[in-house]
Amino acid sequence: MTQSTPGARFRAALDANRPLPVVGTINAYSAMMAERVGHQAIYLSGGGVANASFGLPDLGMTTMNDVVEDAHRICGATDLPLLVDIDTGWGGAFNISRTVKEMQRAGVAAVHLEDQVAQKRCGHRPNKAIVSQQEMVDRIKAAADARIDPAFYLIARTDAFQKEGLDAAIERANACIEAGADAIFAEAVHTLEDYRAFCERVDAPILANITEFGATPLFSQQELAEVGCRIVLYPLSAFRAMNAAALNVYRSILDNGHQRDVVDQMQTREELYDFLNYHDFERKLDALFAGQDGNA
Ligand SMILES: C[C@](O)(C(=O)O)[C@H](CC(=O)O)C(=O)O
Ligand SMILES: [Mg+2]
Repeated sequence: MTQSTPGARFRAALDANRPLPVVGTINAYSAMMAERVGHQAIYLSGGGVANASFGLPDLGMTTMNDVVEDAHRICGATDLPLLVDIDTGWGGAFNISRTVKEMQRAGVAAVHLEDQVAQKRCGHRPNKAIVSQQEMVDRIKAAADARIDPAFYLIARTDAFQKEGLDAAIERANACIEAGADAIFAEAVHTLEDYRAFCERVDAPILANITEFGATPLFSQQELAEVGCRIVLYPLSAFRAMNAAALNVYRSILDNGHQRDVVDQMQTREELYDFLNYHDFERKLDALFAGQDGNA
């Protein structure tokens, strides 16, 4: 275990990378793989918790406890700083405060809190509704005030671009920074020029959500860095790929009566054990129980 706090590790990763890529890790094992290949920050998607852990759409149907539980499991498996999607914070000021504290107790480094109404939608769907700027500012104040660790990183997400346009979204973003947010998640903007406007007119890091099949083209990190974006999020990329792979396996077993056609698409037992440090555990077991019946 490293000595620094999760929030401090997130800030260090942000300082060291321009931009910082943050990849979605749907569970603890995914987080371990992301860490092993060299990622420096990871993400737990709200949509991902709803879809993967509950088989539900991303429509505000999961609770704080649902997301804290998944976050806690991931934090237990990696030292990487975890950014968590806390949707609308699940209630009023006291609820938001509790959410932010519980996330810190779970080992989370950073959260993003959004300005949609409680019955929220995915940010890339039509007909989103947002709360007033004042209500969003109050949400951010409650979250900022709930920092246990002063380095805990608070990102304000605004979904205002879709309905109110660029200027209103930027005004909101600035109000959120003034209220204590560290950075802005500019949701579902369409062009690099939109990102440039956010970066130039908001004095805080801007996060670009480069989610697939949404409203934002798949800009590269280089393109986003050139207009000033500091964090690039890939919330569900690995999850989508895992789902397609799993579906292929289910179909192949059903169609063929065996799995031989898809074995070459699978991670091997050896690779799995390597990511899990399985053999270290086994050696410890052998050392601890050497000489005892059944374990020696
Ligand atoms: C980032 C997001 O909030 C999430 O829950 O992962 C989603 C991602 C998606 O639906 O592709 C969002 O952008 O609303
Ligand atoms: Mg979400």
